[in-house]
Amino acid sequence: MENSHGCPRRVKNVSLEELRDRLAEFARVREWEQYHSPRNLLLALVGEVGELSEIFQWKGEVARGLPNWSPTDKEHLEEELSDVLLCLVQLADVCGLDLGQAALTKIHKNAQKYPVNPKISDTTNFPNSYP
Ligand SMILES: Nc1ccn([C@H]2C[C@H](O)[C@@H](COP(=O)(O)OP(=O)(O)OP(=O)(O)O)O2)c(=O)n1
Repeated sequence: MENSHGCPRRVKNVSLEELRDRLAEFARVREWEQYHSPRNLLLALVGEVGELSEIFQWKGEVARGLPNWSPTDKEHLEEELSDVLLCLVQLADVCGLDLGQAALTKIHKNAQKYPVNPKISDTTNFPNSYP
C-alpha cells in the first residue's frame, strides 16, 4: 500500500543506512554529488534547522505530543524534521563517518558523564538545565 507520494505507507525500523543509501542514489542519478561537499551540506543543514525553528517561532511553550496542532501543522513539522535528518545523514556520509555508530558511542559517553544516581553534593557534571 502506497500513499499519495508513491511511498510505502508505513515502513518499520527505517535504518540510517537505508536513508544514507537512498540519499546517495538520489544525488547520484541527478548528478548532484558535485554540489554535496561537506561545507555545502552543513550550510543546507543549518538552513533546514532554521526552517524547523520557524515552525515553533512565536508560538510560546508547546506541550509534548503537540495536542492542539492540526494534522497539516504536524505534517509540516514532519517534513522539516526530515529535511534536518536527511541533510545530517548526507553530511556524515560525505565525511565518511558512520553516524549510527557514532551516535551510539556518544549516548554511551553521555551515560558515563551523567550517571543515574549522582551524589547529591556533586553537581559539577549536571547540565545547566538539569531539573
Ligand atoms: N541539492 C539538493 C537540494 C535538496 N536536497 C534535498 C535535501 C532536503 O531533504 C530537501 C530540501 O529541499 P528544498 O531545498 O527544496 O527545501 P524544502 O523542501 O524545505 O522546500 P522549501 O524551502 O521550498 O520549503 O531536498 C538535496 O539533497 N540536494
